Amino acid sequence: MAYSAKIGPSILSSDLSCLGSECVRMMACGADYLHLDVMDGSVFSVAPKATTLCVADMHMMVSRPEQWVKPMAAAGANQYTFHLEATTNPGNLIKEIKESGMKVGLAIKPDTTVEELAPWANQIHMALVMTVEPGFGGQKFMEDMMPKVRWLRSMFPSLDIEVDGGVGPDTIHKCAEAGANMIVSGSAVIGSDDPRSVITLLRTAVADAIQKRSLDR
Ligand SMILES: O=C(CO)[C@H](O)[C@H](O)COP(=O)(O)O
Ligand SMILES: [Fe+2]
Repeated sequence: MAYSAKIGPSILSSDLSCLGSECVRMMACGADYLHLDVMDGSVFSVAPKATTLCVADMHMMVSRPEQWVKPMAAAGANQYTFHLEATTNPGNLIKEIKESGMKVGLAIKPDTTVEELAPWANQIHMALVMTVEPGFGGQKFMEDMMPKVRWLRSMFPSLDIEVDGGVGPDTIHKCAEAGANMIVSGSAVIGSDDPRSVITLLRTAVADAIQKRSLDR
């Protein structure tokens, strides 16, 4: 089993006026990577100091995601996650991202079926199943997205599968059981008095589910 439990705090929920130090704080609390949300109209620059210290997963909730590939690579991003709904040529964009030296993440919104993502699954590093409508942090987790995760895990046993939106201590077990291994958590981690403990709890839930799945095989 090639995948492992990874926890990526969503920096969208932090104080954006001190983005760099928030990134450093989350890494010091045990984050495996940082999930940086980028939206049309509120694109923020990746703090160079932070990206030298961490793995940066850029969640590009933008129209024409093609236009940001080179700038994000130059800013030090490690993974470029775009929305299937935002492009007419996913194959070309996947190629461009790889040529820029970044890993490829492919995201689907709640109304997009997982069958639409499937043709690209063998060309990408990670599939992101949105568990809220993209837009802002602090929304309610959509449990009805879990069949998508379960289906992807059964079809692509080695793929990194990420969930994003409303994930925290109350919802992690559903994500972990369904087969997600990359966990984005914004308000539950950043808003906690003890982010380290929340990160550890989330990682343990996912690691336990991975172990159980390997024993069941
Ligand atoms: O992509 C996002 C919103 O569109 C964010 O990553 C997400 O909302 C994380 O925040 P929270 O865990 O509070 O839901
Ligand atoms: Fe996100």
